[in-house]
Amino acid sequence: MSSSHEPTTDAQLHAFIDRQRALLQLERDAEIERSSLLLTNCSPKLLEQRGLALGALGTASVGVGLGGKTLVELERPSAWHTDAVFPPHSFRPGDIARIEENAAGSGGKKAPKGKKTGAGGGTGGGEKSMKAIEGVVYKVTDTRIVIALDPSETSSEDAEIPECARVVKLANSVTYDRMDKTIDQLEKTGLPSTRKADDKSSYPLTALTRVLLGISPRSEPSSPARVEEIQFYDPSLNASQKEAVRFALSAGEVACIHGPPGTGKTHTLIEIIRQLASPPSSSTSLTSTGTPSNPNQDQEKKPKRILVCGASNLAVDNILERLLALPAPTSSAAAPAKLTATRIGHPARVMAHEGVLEATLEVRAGRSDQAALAKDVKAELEATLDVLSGKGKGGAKARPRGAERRKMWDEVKALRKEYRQREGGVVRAVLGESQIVLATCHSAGGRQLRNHSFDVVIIDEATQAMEAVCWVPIFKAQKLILAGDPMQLPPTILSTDKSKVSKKAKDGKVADRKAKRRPGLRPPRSLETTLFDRLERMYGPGIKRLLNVQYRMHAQICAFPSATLYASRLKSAESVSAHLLSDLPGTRAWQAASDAESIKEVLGTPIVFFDTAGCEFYERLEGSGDNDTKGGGGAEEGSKCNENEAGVVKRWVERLVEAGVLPSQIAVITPYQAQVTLLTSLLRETYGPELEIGTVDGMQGREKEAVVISLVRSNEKREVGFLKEKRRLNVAMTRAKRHLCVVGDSDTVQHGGPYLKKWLTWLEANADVRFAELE
Ligand SMILES: Nc1ncnc2c1ncn2[C@@H]1O[C@H](COP(=O)(O)OP(=O)(O)OP(=O)(O)O)[C@@H](O)[C@H]1O
Repeated sequence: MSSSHEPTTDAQLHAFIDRQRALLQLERDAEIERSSLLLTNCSPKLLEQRGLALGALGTASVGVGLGGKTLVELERPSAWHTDAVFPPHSFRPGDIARIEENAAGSGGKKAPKGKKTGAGGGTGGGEKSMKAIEGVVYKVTDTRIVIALDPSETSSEDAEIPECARVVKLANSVTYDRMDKTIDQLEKTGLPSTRKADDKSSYPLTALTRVLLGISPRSEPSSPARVEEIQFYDPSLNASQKEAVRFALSAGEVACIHGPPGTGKTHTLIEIIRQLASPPSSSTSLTSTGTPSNPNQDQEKKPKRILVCGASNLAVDNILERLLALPAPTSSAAAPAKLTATRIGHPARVMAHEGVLEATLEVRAGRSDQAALAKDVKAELEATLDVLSGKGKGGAKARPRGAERRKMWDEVKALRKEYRQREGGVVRAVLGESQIVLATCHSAGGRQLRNHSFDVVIIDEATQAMEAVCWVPIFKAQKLILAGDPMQLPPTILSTDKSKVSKKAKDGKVADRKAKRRPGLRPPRSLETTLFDRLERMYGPGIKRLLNVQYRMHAQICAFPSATLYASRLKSAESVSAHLLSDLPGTRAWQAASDAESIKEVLGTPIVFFDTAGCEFYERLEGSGDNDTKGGGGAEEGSKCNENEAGVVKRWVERLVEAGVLPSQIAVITPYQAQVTLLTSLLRETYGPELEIGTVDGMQGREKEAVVISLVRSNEKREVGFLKEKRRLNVAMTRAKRHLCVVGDSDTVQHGGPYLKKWLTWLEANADVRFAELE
């Protein structure tokens, strides 16, 4: 492929936008269908078991959050529960939830019917009908869940929080609404003819948007043209990390950083953020050869305002935590000032670094000088809300009724308006002073960042985000830096699109091939096609830099993924290339009492493969109760499990733990949820929650000293289902640092396509192959 692509035409842009819209609609429908199927078909108890509802909750407090939202904090009161800690559930900040009446504590009576206010309608059946209230999950701890209610939901007197409430998770249409709006904006920006005559908004077609849509070519990189010209904050960065930093700083509109597992992607992003936010001052910016830097670089040396986004709250917090851990600047005049970073939205979990909470917009706004007045209004508002909800003086009995209650609601409305105005000023001031703002891509589109612009937007985990959601922050910036690994799992998509790619799009592809040029802007095949993938296809490998040294895996664990997915460019850092479980201090006592052969067998082998071929360890479909699937793999839908294989996993975990490996250093992973459940029932009691048991997908971005993979599939039809997805296998095989154990049936699994066959062949030649039956 030599020449670059043809500039995008209006017709191509139309096709691209139409396809994005259609795919997003399908996905929205699939999500609503899934959630309403669950809500209408499941009893409240089953919903609780599936983690989609929390029952018998009482109000712990009612407060006021940013935007005058009412924050209802719910807990498990001792009257209805022996344990205040929530059972496992799936509520996360940002989820849409409904609060409805749960008539009878955790005990027997049925819950009353909730009013149909969202997808799926109410749950249960029961006595009196009441209005269910919808809100957004704001914060979740082990014992409390805080729901933010929109002011419109709580401005009338019938919006009472039931004394005994249940919270139910609903389909989240907000995410889709925001993505749809962003695609609309993209259309109006790229295709001015689609704007309505009376639309007075401005839709600037920036150089960045033009490049991302393939309308204009990328501009030439600016300085620094060489790594030597950069003064690195962290001189320990390896050559590929330094080159990625240089590339990102010098790129005109867009740069991609390809970070395979464990290659220090976050490390590299932190350096980029520091360089952008606080370029080493000119007085110290001699190049490493001792010559003064180019005066034309002054523009590049101006501190930049940066929006740092991630596909998930965890990705955002990971970067924030690292930024906060940076050493405080020294007092010398040449040292850069401390960076001000503000986190929008709510941290995903309580972080090791307590500064994470301190950096939230909420806390910063509360601390600012202008906040005092707003605080008074807030206190009054909260006191009034407390009285209305029966939490004030005199408790539930003192709840005002009738005319008095209506009057109080009017007061709430007025106070809320005043609070919003005052607080708007505070938020503007805090954000205006923040040089670095961190948010998920989705929450970058919220009210607080309206009218804010940035020099650079950085999106981490960009290969796990749908393209539409990436555009939310992109519209706010002049330059884009994407980081991710297209060889790991893409965003999770529920819908399957059976429609064929249009003939026009196909013709375009053929024409591109004939002209030996790169493809231009093409409608995506599915929402799994990320912006990162698309840019690489449109602009070729020159749009990215690969981080090529990994700091996680023993060299042997790294060898297969490197050879097959990273063109053998992924190398192992010396510090990890030969590390083994036998180097862990906890295993010393066992080693002292064991013979060399046993030590090698358990702690000295980087890859073990327990082959169950010929053992007749057949899989079964969840809930079928049928342990014998000789006739085939069963229906393609439904989760699979494999009891005999789970037994092999159990015995190996036992041996590792006996040898001194801590349960917290081990993860057991499998592609199938049913196998997770089965393994949990076998292992949880002995090893507790320290031993991690989960799906491959849930393990992306994480690592453990020892990882045991249970492949599950074993059937005479040799069906392997979604196990064959290369990117899922890559995630599975790259989580282990010192020891990887694979348990599976080579007879079945090797028939799952060329990649699985290659892996099995490689395992047979390179791993320590053991036959499961003999163990
Ligand atoms: N230049 C370096 N020298 C030594 N260690 C490094 C270097 N860069 C990264 N590391 C180490 O590699 C590990 C992975 O780094 P980091 O968490 O930044 O990687 P990542 O690529 O973001 O991870 P993931 O695989 O989860 O995406 C960390 O323990 C980090 O300390």
